[in-house]
Amino acid sequence: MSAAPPDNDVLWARGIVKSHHGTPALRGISLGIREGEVLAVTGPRGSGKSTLLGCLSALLPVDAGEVWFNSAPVHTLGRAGRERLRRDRFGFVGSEPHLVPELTARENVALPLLLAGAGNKAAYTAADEWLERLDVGEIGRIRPDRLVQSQRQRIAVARALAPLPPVVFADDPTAPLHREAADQVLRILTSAARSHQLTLVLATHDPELVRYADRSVALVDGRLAAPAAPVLRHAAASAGAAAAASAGAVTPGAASPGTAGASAVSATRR
Ligand SMILES: Nc1ncnc2c1ncn2[C@@H]1O[C@H](COP(=O)(O)OP(=O)(O)OP(=O)(O)O)[C@@H](O)[C@H]1O
Repeated sequence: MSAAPPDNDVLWARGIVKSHHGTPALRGISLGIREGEVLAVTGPRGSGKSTLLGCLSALLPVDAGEVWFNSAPVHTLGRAGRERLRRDRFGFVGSEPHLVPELTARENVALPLLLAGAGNKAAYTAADEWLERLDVGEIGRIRPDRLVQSQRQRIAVARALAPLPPVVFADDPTAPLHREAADQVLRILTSAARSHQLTLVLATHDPELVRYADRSVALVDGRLAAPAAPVLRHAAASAGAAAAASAGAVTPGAASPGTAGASAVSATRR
């Protein structure tokens, strides 16, 4: 096929089809996401939200259809090209934090910056700033196993935002959080995205969280159920984290950065 994607769409998909071991998960999804947009992808469990984020974020190859990022094809990339794209351009927050257990909170947040070549001082300063913004500044020197779930999830959000990737994918990032913590984390995530012109693709099965997005699309059984509808921005979204600092390129469902990451940090640990 086909026509080139519109210039102002940072991500553009056309006719994506994807199955998992013969089970259809996406049955022809076409979608454009504008630069700096906060898009919510909603739908019941099993409707295909994670699979869609996986295809858009180059974690999963599509079976058919096209995915473009910044007017460059993603669907034609091999595994190495997709990994490079995810590492260099995308941040990810999942419903599980996938932190490196051997590292402290600040080391986990600094890790993607260090791996991308940032100096120690810049990486740890950014890590401390992001933990502060997420209201967990005091846990910087504590390891994940001594923290509660909501603290661990905030570390994961800080890690995703710290390198300021052009696109952040958040797959049910508030699933482990109670309502108040979920609202706070989403306010920070969306206001940080807006203040840094990051594009945020947020999958959620919680219709209440759609209010944090600029627009939402609904999935039902692997298809788009309704045309994208504008939604009101949450009033508090523009308050909160008018943050500054960096981003995280940890991929969905991927193992934590693991021992390579741990040794990268321990080599630079201060
Ligand atoms: N690794 C897998 N192996 C087999 N089937 C899978 C796999 N991952 C997803 N599926 C199936 O694909 C369909 C879409 O799943 P997906 O996880 O994308 O939906 P979802 O909307 O994100 O669900 P949830 O809200 O529960 O995360 C479902 O039928 C699911 O059972």
